[in-house]
Amino acid sequence: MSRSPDPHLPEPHSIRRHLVLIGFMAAGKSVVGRSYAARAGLPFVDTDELVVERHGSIADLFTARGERYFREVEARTVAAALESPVPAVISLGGGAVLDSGTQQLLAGTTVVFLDTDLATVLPRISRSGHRPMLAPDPVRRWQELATARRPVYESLADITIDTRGLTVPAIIDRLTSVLTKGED
Ligand SMILES: Nc1ncnc2c1ncn2[C@@H]1O[C@H](COP(=O)(O)OP(=O)(O)OP(=O)(O)O)[C@@H](O)[C@H]1O
Ligand SMILES: O=C(O)C1=C[C@@H](O)[C@@H](O)[C@H](O)C1
Ligand SMILES: [Mg+2]
Repeated sequence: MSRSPDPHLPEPHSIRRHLVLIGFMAAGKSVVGRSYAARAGLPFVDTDELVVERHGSIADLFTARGERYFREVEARTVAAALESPVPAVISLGGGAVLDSGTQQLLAGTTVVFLDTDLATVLPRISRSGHRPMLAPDPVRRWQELATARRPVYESLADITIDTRGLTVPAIIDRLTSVLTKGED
């Protein structure tokens, strides 16, 4: 399928390796990844979306089969995306990087950690019925998961973008600037 870059946005550029977006729930991995890919004229993959296409909603999968099964499905889905030879922008689910196999595969990619904080994501997660990991208290659970996962995100990141206070286009500008200066 041919992909045309958005004509309203600056020049697209190519990537040699997958560009993988990681980070906390509701940090913007999906929305930023999709927009960045459109701007750069690159293929886009959202691994949560692939899981949903193949298995139905993540919330239903958690209810029917439990988190362990979801993580197995997620790890297989992520591995298939990361093993694809065509460089793509790939947005992962928030917990995908906890899998050791996924961590190894990420070594051959450019990993972008979209950093954020509770105040920023609060309006996004307050009514988070579709995120089972945040039940039953989204704010408390987000904080617990963020504290536990921050070191993992930081250790895997080639590029970290502090997204606090930034619009999606501003985040994309920042990422484009880092990548085109060859700082990846
Ligand atoms: N910088 C931003 N400014 C304003 N809204 C944003 C920003 N980033 C994300 N959002 C909004 O926050 C919500 C969550 O974003 P998104 O789904 O991209 O997060 P995610 O990191 O992919 O989360 P998950 O881990 O659940 O997949 C969406 O409604 C999105 O439009
Ligand atoms: O952070 C997590 O553990 C999750 C994040 C979402 O992207 C989904 O992958 C799922 O809801 C689990
Ligand atoms: Mg997402």
